[in-house]
Amino acid sequence: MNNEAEIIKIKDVRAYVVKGGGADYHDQSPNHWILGYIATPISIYPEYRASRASWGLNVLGSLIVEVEDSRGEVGFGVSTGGYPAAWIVENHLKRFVVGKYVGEMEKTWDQMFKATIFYGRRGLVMNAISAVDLALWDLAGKVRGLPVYDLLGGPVRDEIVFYATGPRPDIAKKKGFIGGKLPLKHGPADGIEGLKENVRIFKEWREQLGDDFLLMYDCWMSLDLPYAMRLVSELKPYGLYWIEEPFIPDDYWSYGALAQILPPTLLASGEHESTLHGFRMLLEAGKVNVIQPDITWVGGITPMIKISALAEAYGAYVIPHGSSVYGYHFIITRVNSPFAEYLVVSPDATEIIPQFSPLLLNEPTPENGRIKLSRKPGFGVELNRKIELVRVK
Ligand SMILES: C[C@H](O)[C@H](O)[C@@H](O)[C@@H](O)C(=O)O
Ligand SMILES: [Mg+2]
Repeated sequence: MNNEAEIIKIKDVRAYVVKGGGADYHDQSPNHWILGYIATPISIYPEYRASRASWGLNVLGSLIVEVEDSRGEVGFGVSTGGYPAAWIVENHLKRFVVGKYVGEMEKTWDQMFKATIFYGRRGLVMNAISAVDLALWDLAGKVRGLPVYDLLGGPVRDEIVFYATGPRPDIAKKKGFIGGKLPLKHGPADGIEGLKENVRIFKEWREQLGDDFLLMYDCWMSLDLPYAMRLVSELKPYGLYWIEEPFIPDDYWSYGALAQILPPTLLASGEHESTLHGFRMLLEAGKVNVIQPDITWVGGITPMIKISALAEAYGAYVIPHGSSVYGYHFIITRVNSPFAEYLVVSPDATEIIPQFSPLLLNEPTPENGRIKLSRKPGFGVELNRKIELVRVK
């Protein structure tokens, strides 16, 4: 080891929880559009149909992990997962990080993953691993004085272009986005009337926005195969660019069956998927064309390198879900990630504000539908210390 950066060791790991938006962008007040009438798997129960807050989509809160090296330099990463994920970081994952040298991400990730398989692989545990991994990449960039995208091989394009997710694609178009993804309102329990209404909404937006604007539907795991087949057939004449996450993540076979009737509409999924093997299933059995790992949920940057290479071999795009700066630093380095998602997090979807607002300072936000990344070290953002970070032990 002849490089000073390689012998700097990590001396501490700290986990915090924040409520009220941030990495857990579903943690909003109940009148926010993202918690409104949107189809979900639990919409089959009428009492949980009108509001996603009613069944607890906003309960978790954001997780923040700081890693500090022996010279006092601090890197941080974020995820959802709130208190239970913070507990896992403090009481289980920390031991695999303290004492490692700065830059030892692959080994640390492998140890964290293998030590948690007996209760992990997905969900909260992957949230916890993600925040630690992102903190380690942030620290490695800061110690070397480089943006994370340089650690990943450097940019393949000068700027990132975006589509916007939310109920106001008209505003997205005016603000320079290349497309808009609508949340699907009705699921199978709303019957044929609901299906017709889904089609009417899409058709009206297509007529208003013109043919060259990408328009997608996000089904958030809420459909069954017959409904999805009918919905897609009815929407194809209106230029449905992709249909997203029609089924629950484990139902790779319904994905594969739907894929048979889709072209030229693309099949997108993966925001609730994790592990290299999970994505292999989605690509191989599910025949998905666009995979959407969330970098703050899938385990951070370290597994993304393998997942993205796998997708490239299947001819699939990698358009990460949400992910803010963590997505931007990754996307700019990959040929098969031609654009990015921006999730509209202003309450009525009319304003373009930072995706993880109010958690980060200097979080880049699309202007004219684009972002050019700075050369600040690490992920180039700081924690907003004006909001209350609750330390968990
Ligand atoms: C709007 C969607 O229902 C989700 O809330 C969002 O997280 C998502 O699935 C997305 O793709 O952005
Ligand atoms: Mg989605």
